[in-house]
Amino acid sequence: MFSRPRNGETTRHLFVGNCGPAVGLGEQNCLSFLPEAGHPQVIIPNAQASHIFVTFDDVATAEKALKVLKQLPSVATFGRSLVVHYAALKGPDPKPAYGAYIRAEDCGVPGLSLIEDFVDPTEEEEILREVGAGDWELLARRRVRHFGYKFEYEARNVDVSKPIEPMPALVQSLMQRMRAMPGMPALDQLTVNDYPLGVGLSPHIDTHSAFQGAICSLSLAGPTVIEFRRDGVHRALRLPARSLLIMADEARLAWQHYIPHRKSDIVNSIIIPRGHRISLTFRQVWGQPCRCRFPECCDSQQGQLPPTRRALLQGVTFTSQGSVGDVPAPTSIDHSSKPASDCQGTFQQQCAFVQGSSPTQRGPGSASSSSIAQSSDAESLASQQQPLQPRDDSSAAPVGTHASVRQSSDAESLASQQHLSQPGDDSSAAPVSTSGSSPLHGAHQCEPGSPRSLPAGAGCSHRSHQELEGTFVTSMYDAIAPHFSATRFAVWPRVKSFIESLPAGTIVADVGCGNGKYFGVRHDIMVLGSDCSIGLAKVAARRLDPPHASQAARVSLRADVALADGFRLPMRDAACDAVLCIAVLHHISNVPRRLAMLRQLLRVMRPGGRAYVSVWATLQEDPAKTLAKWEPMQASPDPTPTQTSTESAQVVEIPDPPDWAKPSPSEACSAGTHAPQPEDLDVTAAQLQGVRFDEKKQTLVFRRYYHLFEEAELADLVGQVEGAQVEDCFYDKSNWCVVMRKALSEP
Ligand SMILES: O=C(O)CCC(=O)C(=O)O
Ligand SMILES: [Fe+2]
Repeated sequence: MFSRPRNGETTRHLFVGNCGPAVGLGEQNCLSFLPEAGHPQVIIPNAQASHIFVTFDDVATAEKALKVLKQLPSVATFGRSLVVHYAALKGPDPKPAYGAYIRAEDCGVPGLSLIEDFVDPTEEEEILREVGAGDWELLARRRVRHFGYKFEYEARNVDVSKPIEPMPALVQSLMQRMRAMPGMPALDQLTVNDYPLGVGLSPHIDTHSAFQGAICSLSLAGPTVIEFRRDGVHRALRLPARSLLIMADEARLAWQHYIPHRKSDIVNSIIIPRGHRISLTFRQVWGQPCRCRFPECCDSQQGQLPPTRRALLQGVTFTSQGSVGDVPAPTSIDHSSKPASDCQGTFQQQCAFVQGSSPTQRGPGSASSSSIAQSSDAESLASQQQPLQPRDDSSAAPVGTHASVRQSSDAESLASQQHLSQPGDDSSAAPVSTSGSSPLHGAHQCEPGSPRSLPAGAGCSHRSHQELEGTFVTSMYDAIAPHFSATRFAVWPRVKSFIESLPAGTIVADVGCGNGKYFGVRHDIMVLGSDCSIGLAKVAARRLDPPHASQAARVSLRADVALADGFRLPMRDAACDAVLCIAVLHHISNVPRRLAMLRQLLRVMRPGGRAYVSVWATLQEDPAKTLAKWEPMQASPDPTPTQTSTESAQVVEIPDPPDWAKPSPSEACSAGTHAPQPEDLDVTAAQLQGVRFDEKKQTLVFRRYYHLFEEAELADLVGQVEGAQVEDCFYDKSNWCVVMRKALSEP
């Protein structure tokens, strides 16, 4: 985890020798002689170690601490002199986000309990043998088996009318012991999760309508740390092998649980290596609307639920024969059949992006640090990205609308034709698919952007701005929609306040609605969502009709979704009272097109109506956090004065490679698997243009196009739109926001 730095480099980590549990200096002793500045975190390699590592917030405090520690011995070190030098981190930062608790009662998550040694080592071995033999379903990084009822990952639900293979005998007797516990439901469903070393689980709440009552999880083979989060509060709990975790009541219904992807955990400052872990999760299937007291987390009551990253990925599971311990490597990849690695070259050569950031390149906030490592687990990726909510823009086509998941194949092919084969032509009208009475209906006027071919020698293969946006925005969102959606569920307070300020009965156009997370903020207004990414439009449409939603919840959510871009909104002039356009405009690649989109927002709004428009700012609240994710674009099509050094691509890593990451041919043959091909998904070769596979991290890396806005740039832009007034302009969490009002008298 740490090594000696080369060339006398100074770091924020210190090696402290002649210290540690072996010499009677445990964590608490160490904290008594370590200086407080810089929040030192003690890391003990193992329980017998005679050295420790201490991590400080920054190099400066580590340097001061080094001087202090070198002056010891003192009483606190029992008279020992310490050997102190800088340490360099190898691989990902081991610092756990949250120190893990040992006892569930200490966690502060109501309804959580942990029973250690629920089974003994002999039972453990027998259970592993029993559940190990048979067919496994391979997910992106782990494999699963189900008994009693099958859990469908795409729907996040079970089909209660279709019982499957019953529980194995030994498991049944185990279940008797669980059922005898007070308040335990009649457990009848088992999911066995087989996690290879380093693999975790994305944050989720088990679907309320799918399962009722407490959920039990038995950890076998290896330990792990499970984390819980709710409303910004995080808690972590160590799960030793053979322990039974019980999530009941609030812990089960209102806290998300997840297991960070990593190879070791730090518990009481000691590094605990993980191993291969197999968990048995026991639940009682339900299949009815849930009426719990946590409607915001409840699929039956229209909670703002984050969809899982697997939701909507199509045709991606495959089965293999095998036994526990014999896990194929689902993250390996056969490059011969994938264009991803070629794409990287194409991308770099033709688009002249600079690979990686250097301190002299300008990124958000022009900060000089480029030292933040890319996140490699779903949790930290999600939390880093939550305040930044890109939506979408660009090409258009209709999607079925009105409270159901309608996947029009015409619409899909039209969409792909439009954004892939009409470079420079922004003005073609998009047909409208509506649900009769919806205002997503009727005449609409198309506002072309500024179609034009790129000047020769622009250094980019994209023939138009539309094509660039199609490739590096729309297609990107299509490809990553489920993952993206799973990381975008926080409702921004300022946007919420704007929505709350609207009178009841307001019709709001949510242009670039993404996963539709603002649909449920109010139940007395109508939201007409639209997005040009079919992947995101589908996720949003699914929100309108979740499985097992109660009738009341269905009726109370007044929203609709269309597949449409912001240049050709399928509404009549002045059909809406208000507009949301959150994190969309920064994906538009030149000024005329940004103006065209603003005019379109104004067109669909009634005089006096207000639009909330937000874009990413060059000025980032925490530049160090985001800089590493940006790659300045040196040549962009048709540069305009405002584009100087603010054109960027954001690197978006998908920590769980989507399931086209396939076993190598030998593994595929021996396991008898069907390896999914890129064509199994809605991903075209063009979509893969902005994607590369990072060998080292074993992740797919996507790039999205952004134009980052300078202060006042958005307000100036709005000021150029006839009939628009800037009512408010403010900075909010790394975004510039404008409330744009449509003048009462049309110019
Ligand atoms: O592995 C575990 O302990 C948790 C599994 C889980 O949360 C699930 O399958 O829903
Ligand atoms: Fe779960």
